[in-house]
Amino acid sequence: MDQTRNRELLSLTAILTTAACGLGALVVLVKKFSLNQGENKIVRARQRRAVSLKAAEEHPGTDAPAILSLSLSELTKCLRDGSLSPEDVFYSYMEKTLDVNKRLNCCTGILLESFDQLKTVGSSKEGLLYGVPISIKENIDYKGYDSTCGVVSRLEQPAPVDSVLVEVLKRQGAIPFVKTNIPQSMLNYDCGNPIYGQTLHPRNPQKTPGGSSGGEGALIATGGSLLGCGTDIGGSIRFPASFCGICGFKPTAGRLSSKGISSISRGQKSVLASVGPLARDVDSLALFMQAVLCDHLFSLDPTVPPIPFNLEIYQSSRPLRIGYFEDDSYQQPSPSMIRSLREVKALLERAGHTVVPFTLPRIRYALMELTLKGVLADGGVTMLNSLRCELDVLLCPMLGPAFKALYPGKLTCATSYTIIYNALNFPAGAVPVDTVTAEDEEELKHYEGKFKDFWDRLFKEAVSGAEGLPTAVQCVALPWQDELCLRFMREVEQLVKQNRK
Ligand SMILES: CCCCCC/C=C\CCCCCCCC(=O)NCCO
Repeated sequence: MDQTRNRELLSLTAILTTAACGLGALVVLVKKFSLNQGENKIVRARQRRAVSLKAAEEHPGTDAPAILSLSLSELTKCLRDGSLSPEDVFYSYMEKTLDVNKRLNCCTGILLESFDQLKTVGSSKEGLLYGVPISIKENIDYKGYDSTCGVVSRLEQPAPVDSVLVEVLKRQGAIPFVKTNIPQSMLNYDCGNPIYGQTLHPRNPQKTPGGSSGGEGALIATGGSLLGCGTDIGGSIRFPASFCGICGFKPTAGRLSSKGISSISRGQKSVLASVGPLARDVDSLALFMQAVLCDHLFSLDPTVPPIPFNLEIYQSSRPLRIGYFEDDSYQQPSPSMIRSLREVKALLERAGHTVVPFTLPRIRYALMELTLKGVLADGGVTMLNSLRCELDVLLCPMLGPAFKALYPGKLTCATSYTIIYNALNFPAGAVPVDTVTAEDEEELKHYEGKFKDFWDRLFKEAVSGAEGLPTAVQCVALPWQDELCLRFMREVEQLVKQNRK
């Protein structure tokens, strides 16, 4: 009896072992299969990109250097008066983009339909961006192309239609021609992912161009595009602008349509993402806003408040009352961040503005409890009330200079200077000021940080070795005062330029 039971037990064990082994083998097989599937998808995505880059090489020659040197406002004038054709402009930028991409790996694919749009763009002659080639971040839907957010599982799900923004840009005569690279998931301010690889900083391959709109930063800073479109939930428009030395504007969330713009996380109700422009100068950012804030946008997306761009506010030269702080009491700024800020403060005072010291109220609580946990429990009322102190705008430090590649993913704490304005939903933009000097680098050697901990040491490492790389400041306004924020940015830009002459 005992023997039988033993035998039964043994055979049951054998059956269970066989089943377990079989199951194990099946799991390994399924895992291998899905891994292979992922790898195959990456191979196919890279092939699609290579094919699009190759196909775009076929085009007539142009007087590229002359065209590429024009600012957006000069270019739109030439396109409107017919002294330049959309073809000349398009091919010049296409050639430059293909060239820059070989060096920096900033593009995820050429939008080949742009060649077809070029043939019919004459019908949008009245558009504010008639004939202007425009680059778009990878997560912005363009019919027929993936918006992966840098994540393999989202490959091979092409957008069924254009995002509202792309549709409006096309109606205004702009020609979206290239999608640009991002970090995996986009919740990072580096610029690499397993599908398309790492984008390099235009001036230093050891550094990141920033992110998540990093492909835009690298492409625009090197002249491959003169206007681009990014997204920002913690600084993703402002970081690449600051790291690459261009301008970037994060509008009030909700001012522009986010229909057809992909994000990796859903249901974010407290810290809101914004879509907005990056460009070489502030006037280009303003033209983008003016172009897209039109009836066509308001009818395609009725959730967007129908408020057209207010040119009067943008062009006003009324003296401003500017709040100013050097340090957010959370992350000690790098020496070049403070130096740039002080320079701009002095220029603004000399230009007749009133600059008053301002302290961000309860910043640690706001960052840790409200921003990190993603819930502005009081709807931001406390913060907003503290900021209602008769100020027009705020002048703040902008994170920089460019971090060493792969450091941003380890330094979420350094987003404090930007993410706070996402949590508050204030419009904010980055404006280039200067470049890092040998003295800044020398001063950095004595940087200890607020907490003198591992993160402070990492920050010091991240920003070191940046002599000659761009520095920037951040300009901020209250919610929905996007035009005022841009006006302030333009003033800073002009004062800095005049000062350099
Ligand atoms: C210092 C306070 C930390 C706040 C908590 C931050 C939680 C997550 C932050 C992720 C890092 C954000 C980097 C920028 C990401 C971005 O703007 N992406 C754009 C997506 O459209």
